This record gives sequence, structure tokens and C-alpha cells, in this order.
Amino acid sequence: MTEVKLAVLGGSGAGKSALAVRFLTRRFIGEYASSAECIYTKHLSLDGRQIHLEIYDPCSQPHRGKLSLTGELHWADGFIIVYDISDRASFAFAKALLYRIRESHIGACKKMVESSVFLVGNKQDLCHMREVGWDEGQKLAIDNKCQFCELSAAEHYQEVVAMFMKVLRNITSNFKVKEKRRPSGSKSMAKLINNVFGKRRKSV
Ligand SMILES: Nc1nc2c(ncn2[C@@H]2O[C@H](COP(=O)(O)OP(=O)(O)OP(=O)(O)O)[C@@H](O)[C@H]2O)c(=O)[nH]1
Repeated sequence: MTEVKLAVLGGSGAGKSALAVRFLTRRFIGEYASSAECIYTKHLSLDGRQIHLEIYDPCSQPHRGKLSLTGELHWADGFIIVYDISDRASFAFAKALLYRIRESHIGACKKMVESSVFLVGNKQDLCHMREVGWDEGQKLAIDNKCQFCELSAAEHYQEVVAMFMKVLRNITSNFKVKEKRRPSGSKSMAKLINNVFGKRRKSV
């Protein structure tokens, strides 16, 4: 069983809970308690691999003030950063979140970090009230080398599932790369130990 931890972050009212609940239950409920943070869990199968998924949905995040995110950055294997296409302030907040994630991972394998972040422009059904263009979202994603889509948690169930699956697939393939690296590391350590002690044992 592979454990995957995903944090859904974004400005207040961007639709974090709506997206998580839509993915987990297929339903769009409409109103969600925003006073409490939640960790939802789900078991699923992805490309033949059993996944124990935890989704962190924080309570309302202030648009202002310094973003700490220290706990989330340590906890999560990947991030879904949500903004509301009809709310420019939420887009600015998403930008700040992406910046914070990037700066915290300087030194870590950049490609792995980038592939496990998805920028989502939610509430596409409200395009008549649009304040953020599709091309702006796309550019922000390109600048941060993360993935991007616009969708509507209210109307696009399949797109929501596809987005979650894509980020999960990227996270688990990052795990595979790490797993591949680990045995070769321990093998070379075993070789080293053998070289030192094995030879000595032979001579006794
Ligand atoms: N029209 C429309 N409304 C949406 C969509 N997604 C969420 N909403 C509405 O937007 C409001 C906020 O949604 P939430 O899922 O609670 O947003 P949140 O980011 O979790 O909010 P906080 O926890 O308060 O930060 C609710 O009234 C939802 O019904 C969408 O795709 N389209």
C-alpha cells in the first residue's frame, strides 16, 4: 500500500472543499463548513497500485499576512492550488502559494516538486463573471513549471477526477524514482561493508 498525502490550498471560498468532496463522493454539495480543517482519506487503485490517499483541506486561509505553510510543506507529497476564476484576489493568493512552495524546495529535486503541483482555476461555470483569463492561469503555471487546468467543481465531475488522477500519478511516479535510487544506494553501502569486513573474514 502506497501512502500519498495531498494538500488542497487556495484562497477563501475558491472551492477547495468542493473539489475534494466532488472527487471523493462524486457529489457537489454547495455549502461546506469552512471553520474546521479536514483530512479526508480514501483507498483507491491506480495503475494496479493500491493507494491510501489523505487529502488535507485547511480552513479558510487569510489572503494577507506572511504565508508560513511550514507544516503543509513538510506533510504533503503534492499540492493542488485552487483559485476562483471570478475572483482576482484568489488568483494573487494562488501565485503567492506557488512562490512559497517553490522557494521552500530549493535544493530538492526540482522536477519532482514541480510535477506534483497542480494549479486549478475553479468555477469555470461562472465565466460570465470571469476576472482571471485562461491565458493568465496558463502563464502562471508555465512560470512555475506546474500543471494547469480550468474546471468547475460544480459541473465537471470527470475533469475533477482526471485532475486528481494526474497529480496522483505524478506523485507515485516520483516515489518510484526514489525507490529505484534507494536500493542502489543500499547496495553500494553493502558492497562497501563487504569490501571492508568480508575480506577480513576470509583471511581469518
Ligand atoms: N458556481 C460555482 N460555485 C462553486 C464551485 N465550487 C465551489 N463553489 C461554491 O463556492 C463556495 C465556496 O466553496 P468551498 O468549497 O467552501 O470553498 P473553500 O475554498 O473550501 O472555502 P474556505 O474553506 O472557506 O476557504 C461555496 O458556496 C460553493 O458552493 C464551482 O465550481 N462553481
